[in-house]
Amino acid sequence: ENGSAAAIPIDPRFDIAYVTPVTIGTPPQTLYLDFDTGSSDLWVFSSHTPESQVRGQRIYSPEKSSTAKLLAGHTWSILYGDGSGSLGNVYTDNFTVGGVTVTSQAVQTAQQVSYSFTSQSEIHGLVGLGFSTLNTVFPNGQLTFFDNAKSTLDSPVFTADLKWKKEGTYDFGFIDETKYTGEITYLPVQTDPGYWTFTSSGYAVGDGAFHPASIVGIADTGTSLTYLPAEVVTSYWGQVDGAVDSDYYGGYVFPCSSKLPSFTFGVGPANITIPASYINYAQITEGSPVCFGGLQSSSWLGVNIWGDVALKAAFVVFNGANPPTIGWAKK
Ligand SMILES: Cc1c(C=O)c(-c2nnc3c4c(C[n+]5cc6c(C)n(C)c(C)c6c(Cl)n5)n(C)c(C)c4cnn23)c(C)n1C
Repeated sequence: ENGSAAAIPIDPRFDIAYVTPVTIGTPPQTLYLDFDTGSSDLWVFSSHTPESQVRGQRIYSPEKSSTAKLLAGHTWSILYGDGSGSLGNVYTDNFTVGGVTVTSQAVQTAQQVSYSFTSQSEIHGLVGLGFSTLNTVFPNGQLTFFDNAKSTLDSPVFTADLKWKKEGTYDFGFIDETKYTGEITYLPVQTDPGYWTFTSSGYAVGDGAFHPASIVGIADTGTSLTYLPAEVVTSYWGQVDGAVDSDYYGGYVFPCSSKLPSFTFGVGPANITIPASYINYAQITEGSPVCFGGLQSSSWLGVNIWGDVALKAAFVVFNGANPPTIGWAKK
């Protein structure tokens, strides 16, 4: 059974994150979750989350679901790249997104969430779409929704069609030809340690020359920006008057009035161009003449991350066949 679900920006002003409606349990409880190819835990705000840590989020109450079963003796604890985190217990229950149902999905209920989750009322939890090897449940790791659903899908794939300041879609089990132009270029995926890791073939700034390079990075729908090697981002921001890599603001900032070039990255023999508008990420604060860049340096991260700023410029196929591959197309 294939499916399709909306990827809704949580903030109309700039693309912080995207949430997707799901239902859990019997009778179905609807929550809006952040689908994240950069992690592999499915966790939700729940009736186990202290009230002091819940601020407007919808919660999953397993005690109100006739199909919920406690996974006794199992716990989880996860830390994300921005320092946020959560931990708790585990139930199995019916989980449906876009018409695709998994009847015994591990649903990780939060007993603790960090303040950045408490402060973001539109995100009621995450659905990890990375490889199940990254799942943090102890003592037995659990399978992701995609790994559980795969065998019921026409094809073991899901696609991401994220959009700039607009609602996009995640499709499960099929590739919608109307969502892209030209051909899809498939690249090999390195599944160790569990991210959708691929190698980009280089980059160009604006209409400048293409620089062949091997940039190993992860495709991460859960990360807002895009983090690339220092020589790449220095070459990009060097083309922008007044752009500086600011310790104070924690990254490249530039005068909001500056004209930005586009950024092109290679995918095999093809390429994807990120429009300049996507890289003008946001004003530092409402009304500020200082803007924060959507392309930042990965030098202190140890990994290159193709986050939403890059992903929303493409139609991306996450192919869970054996071996897995990742497909990129213009749109
Ligand atoms: C190595 C890494 C990341 C790896 O992933 C990363 C990052 N980038 N966006 C997100 C994340 C998001 C998306 N996200 C980004 C947000 C930003 C930029 N702002 C201002 C707010 C309020 C955000 C919210 Cl609520 N949510 N979420 C929901 C989670 C759990 C994230 C974890 N990390 N993360 C950063 C900032 N860094 C350095």
